[in-house]
Amino acid sequence: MPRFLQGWLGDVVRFSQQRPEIYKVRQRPIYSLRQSILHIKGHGKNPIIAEYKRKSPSGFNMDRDIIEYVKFMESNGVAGISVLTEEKFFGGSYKDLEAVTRAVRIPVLMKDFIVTEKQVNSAYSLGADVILLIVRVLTERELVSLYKYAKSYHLDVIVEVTNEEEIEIAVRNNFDIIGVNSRDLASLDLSLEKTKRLLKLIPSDRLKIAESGIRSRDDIQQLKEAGADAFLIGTTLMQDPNKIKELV
Ligand SMILES: O=C(O)c1ccccc1NCC(=O)[C@H](O)[C@H](O)COP(=O)(O)O
Repeated sequence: MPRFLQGWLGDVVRFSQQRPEIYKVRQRPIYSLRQSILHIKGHGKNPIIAEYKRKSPSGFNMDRDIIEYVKFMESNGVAGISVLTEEKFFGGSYKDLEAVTRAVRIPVLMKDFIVTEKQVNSAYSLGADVILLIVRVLTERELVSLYKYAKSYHLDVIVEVTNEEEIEIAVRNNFDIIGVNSRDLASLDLSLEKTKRLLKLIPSDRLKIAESGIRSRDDIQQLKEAGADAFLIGTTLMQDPNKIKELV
């Protein structure tokens, strides 16, 4: 059983536990997010993961052609694409994920609240290359088990943290890609300052991704100075896709 959670987080976990599994033969190779980030970084560019999201609990709501958006991001040199697949609160779907994995040849993250192996099976079958595991919603035992399960498919795993205690869990279990989310999942408060402080606590042998609330090249520069290797950006790019040209 995942951690006991109240409010919308409790609902999202219960809903995720009931998500039906997708049985399909995977149609594409696995594209490594780790390699993509290191390659782009090595060329002096900013590794950006461009997110497609339709709506969110903090009031975001946008209808944009998904294929046009992800192909545009791919042609502008992003390190990967993130697709929200959670249905109830984010209006996402497995259909969106499959459409994206068929359209691009760069790493694709299935961004969801993963609490079961069935969801990992679906991610793999639908062509995702990366999954997200959120420390806030899983017990340490579940986290380790799902991490190993995803790795058995050779998927990359971003382990998401929002505070010092969660960083300790991620570090002591040797998780290799750690995402620091600037948005508190319960209060929905955003703080890049907190993320800068937390990034500095993560050892430099881990790949560090700064997530949420990134609006400008200056934000990226500050997060980079705090140790971030890559940047997950949704709202800013959904509102103005052309902005990617000044952010990469
Ligand atoms: O986007 C939200 O409002 C949100 C609320 C609660 C939990 C998660 C949420 N979003 C998922 C994400 O992690 C972000 O979509 C992603 O990091 C991009 O953030 P942003 O650039 O601020 O859209």
